[in-house]
Amino acid sequence: MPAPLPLPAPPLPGVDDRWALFLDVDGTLLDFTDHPDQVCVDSRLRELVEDLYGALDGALALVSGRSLDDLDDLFGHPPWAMAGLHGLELRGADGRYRGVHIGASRRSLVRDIANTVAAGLPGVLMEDKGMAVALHCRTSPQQFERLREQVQSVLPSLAGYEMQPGNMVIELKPEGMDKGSAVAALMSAWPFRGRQPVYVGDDLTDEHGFATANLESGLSIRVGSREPSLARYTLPEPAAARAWLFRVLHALKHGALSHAHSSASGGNA
Ligand SMILES: O=P(O)(O)OC[C@H]1O[C@H](O[C@H]2O[C@H](CO)[C@@H](O)[C@H](O)[C@H]2O)[C@H](O)[C@@H](O)[C@@H]1O
Repeated sequence: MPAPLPLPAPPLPGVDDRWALFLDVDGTLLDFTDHPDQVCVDSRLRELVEDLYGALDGALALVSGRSLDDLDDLFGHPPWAMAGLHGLELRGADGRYRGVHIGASRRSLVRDIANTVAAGLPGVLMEDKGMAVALHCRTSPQQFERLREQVQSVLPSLAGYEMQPGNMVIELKPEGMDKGSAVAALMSAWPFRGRQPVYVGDDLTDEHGFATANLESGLSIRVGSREPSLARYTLPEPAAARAWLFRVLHALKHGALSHAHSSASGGNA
């Protein structure tokens, strides 16, 4: 098969553009760490997202595999819209919550099964996210295929759940929602409605977000080099994504002049 054509760097918003920005968290805004609890949102990043939120009149959302509680802790209970657990939890720009509900006994069954899988695979870490669980192998990447097989083999005992592979992780989550559906749901309401979706993400789960952005004549931006991807633009790593977002903010605040300058100077950082 021929190698895929290299993707271009994303543009900046022009004066007449009305973007709605959808941002994945791990691997996009944040660099990966060995353990999910080791990440931290520094004040510069927090301010950047806050300023983008203001410059876009509120049309900004985080779209993550983390839970809303986790995102609230990381970002300090922000006012912007957020999709957690790949869209299973959704908090709109008006602060209203919509989410899937899974009862305590089901959650505990999923947790028990995931713990058993992790116990049989040295180096695999179980992250309990409530109605979903993540089985991480970042410190033991050689376990990934065995982990995938093990999770596949327990799926029949978990009706209504599906397997979601990601970057050094296999998740077990309730079926029926993904990041693309979350973006579509947010786009149907104020302040997103009528704007152009711009989705930035790195992982397999973000492919759903890219598909929705592409369908709605938006921009799909892959962070990293994972292939294949539906994304039409790329940025090499989270640092480049953050640098591009600073330039987006500048363009939103200062309009066409900075856009022309940024296009002419090229690069992402
Ligand atoms: O959709 P995202 O915001 O990208 O969240 C996806 C998963 O991110 C976290 O795991 C990933 O980041 C960890 C910290 O860097 C890393 O240790 C792990 O290997 C990555 O898979 C989070 O822990 C998961 O719950 C999210 O689903």
